Amino acid sequence: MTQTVLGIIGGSGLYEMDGLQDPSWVNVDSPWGAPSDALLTGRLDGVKMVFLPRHGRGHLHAPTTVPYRANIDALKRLGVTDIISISACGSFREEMAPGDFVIVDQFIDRTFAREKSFFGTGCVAHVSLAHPTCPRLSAACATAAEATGITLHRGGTYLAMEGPQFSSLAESRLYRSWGCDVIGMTNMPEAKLAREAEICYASVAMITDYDSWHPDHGAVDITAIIATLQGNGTKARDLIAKLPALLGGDRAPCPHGCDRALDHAIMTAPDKRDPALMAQLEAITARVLAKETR
Ligand SMILES: CSC[C@H]1O[C@H](OP(=O)(O)O)[C@H](O)[C@@H]1O
Ligand SMILES: Nc1ncnc2[nH]cnc12
Repeated sequence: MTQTVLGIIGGSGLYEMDGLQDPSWVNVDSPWGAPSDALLTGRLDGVKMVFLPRHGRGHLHAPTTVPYRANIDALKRLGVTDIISISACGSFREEMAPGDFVIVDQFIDRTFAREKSFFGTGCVAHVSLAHPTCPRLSAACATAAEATGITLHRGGTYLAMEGPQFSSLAESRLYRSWGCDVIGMTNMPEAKLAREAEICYASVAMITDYDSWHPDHGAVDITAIIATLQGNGTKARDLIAKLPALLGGDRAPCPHGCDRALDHAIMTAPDKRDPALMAQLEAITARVLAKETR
């Protein structure tokens, strides 16, 4: 049995986390560059927690320039087993209203200007992303949200756009016609990288607006988004506070295999692997490479 280390990636409007025991901001060196910020470590109800503000304190990083690989690698280096991503998003559904939360379970990745994998020339790997979020962790988030009185939608498809501009009306209508439920700018490649890093990932999306398709709401308005975000931030903190009791400190292996995603995924023959890339991959591949040499 391993110990749960819960990682929280705080999105727009969530830059700090109160209530941790023994809180400490730590700088983590990653071979993938500097993470978005220092990481806040501590304990909540006996469970180890690590918090990282996705855009950095003060909202420094744009969706395109968030250092996604460094962030996931830094969380891995701190022993994080489970990541809860908290994000603001727009809605494509009348019944998914601003103020509601969605436990996202699928993604359509329309981002195009980001590094999306730890792997590449010199060490090629292919992980499954059919189910990009962890059902066990997502269920815990749903239970926590419902216990907090949040209006919750279990399951939803998140369209990840490049941004930073919001969608045109034509794009918004197109994504609706594709069956998407919500839209944001950051969950990809974050979810892909968490899977490569063998960390369970759940996405809690907080609806701030109706994107631009809605005839009664018109263009996305950042002022209205920020107002909704302020209320959502309090709800998100209440949800997070319930998670340690639901997850517990002792962690059974993921029944869905998120923590073993690299088993059989690496294609490159050991003697063809690039030593420099393998050194960079040290934290990500430690578990699976230890098995390879046994
Ligand atoms: C503040 S509106 C646009 C901004 O908010 C979302 O950020 P995050 O996903 O980190 O909560 C969205 O993806 C955009 O980056
Ligand atoms: N409508 C929207 N589109 C993209 N990202 C968002 N984040 C919050 N609302 C959004």
